[in-house]
Amino acid sequence: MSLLEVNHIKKVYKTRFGGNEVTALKDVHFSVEEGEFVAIMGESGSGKTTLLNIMAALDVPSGGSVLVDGKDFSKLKDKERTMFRRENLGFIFQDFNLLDNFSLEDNILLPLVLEGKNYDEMESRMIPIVENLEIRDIVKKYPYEVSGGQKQRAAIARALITNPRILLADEPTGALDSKASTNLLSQLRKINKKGQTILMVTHSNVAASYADRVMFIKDGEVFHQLYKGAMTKNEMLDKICDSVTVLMRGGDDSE
Ligand SMILES: Nc1ncnc2c1ncn2[C@@H]1O[C@H](COP(=O)(O)OP(=O)(O)OP(=O)(O)O)[C@@H](O)[C@H]1O
Repeated sequence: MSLLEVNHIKKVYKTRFGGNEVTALKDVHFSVEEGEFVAIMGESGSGKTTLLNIMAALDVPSGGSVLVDGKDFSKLKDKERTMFRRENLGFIFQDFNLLDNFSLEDNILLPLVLEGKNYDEMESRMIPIVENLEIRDIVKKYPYEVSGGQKQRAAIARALITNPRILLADEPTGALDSKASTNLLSQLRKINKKGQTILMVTHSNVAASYADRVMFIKDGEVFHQLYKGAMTKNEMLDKICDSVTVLMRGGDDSE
């Protein structure tokens, strides 16, 4: 059984007052194994965020199902879905989503505070994570006192503190310069090598080249998948660039 199974997901947005319908996802079908690092790419409006929101249990599909460890959470009631999300999923967003009036440490520990854990347990869970992400020395600082890359690493630490089965990242390098992006992607790769399953939506070919598999979404469906296999990162990057070119030509690679 796969860790994540996305079964024939469809999403139709209905506008208010019965206006036009928008089919954001037509029939998206794929699975992810434990320990994989998957990048999701596609043009603006192709449905990436919609898909991520459905996998994150933040939105419900119009059809199909999402299974984590064989459990269909799209059928759960709101409260159970919130619990399921808290126990199984970690999130990283483009704009970090850290609370400005909290130190990095308080931001990182927040999910455990909400669970009512005691301080010693929270501290012992946090230390290896912040050491791994190389931010241990700055956890007492506030978000406005650190760089964008450091903020994003604190956001990763907060996502990992609950030990999620799957880490979902929406454009995690979108607000970073190229040096901070490279640093962050190396950190994600390192976490993945230790066994963390990661799904990352990105517009960046370079960011996607860090993944084991790149999935291209077009017209609400999985249009193409690339597997890294034995390829180097640069070889993978070349393949991604070729695929993006085909995608932008409308899927016709006959020339
Ligand atoms: N709440 C909504 N109501 C109606 N239509 C929506 C809503 N959210 C998204 N859409 C439409 O669904 C389609 C997919 O949007 P989505 O945001 O998932 O695309 P995306 O691939 O993430 O785009 P981007 O790369 O620009 O973030 C688009 O046509 C969008 O206009």
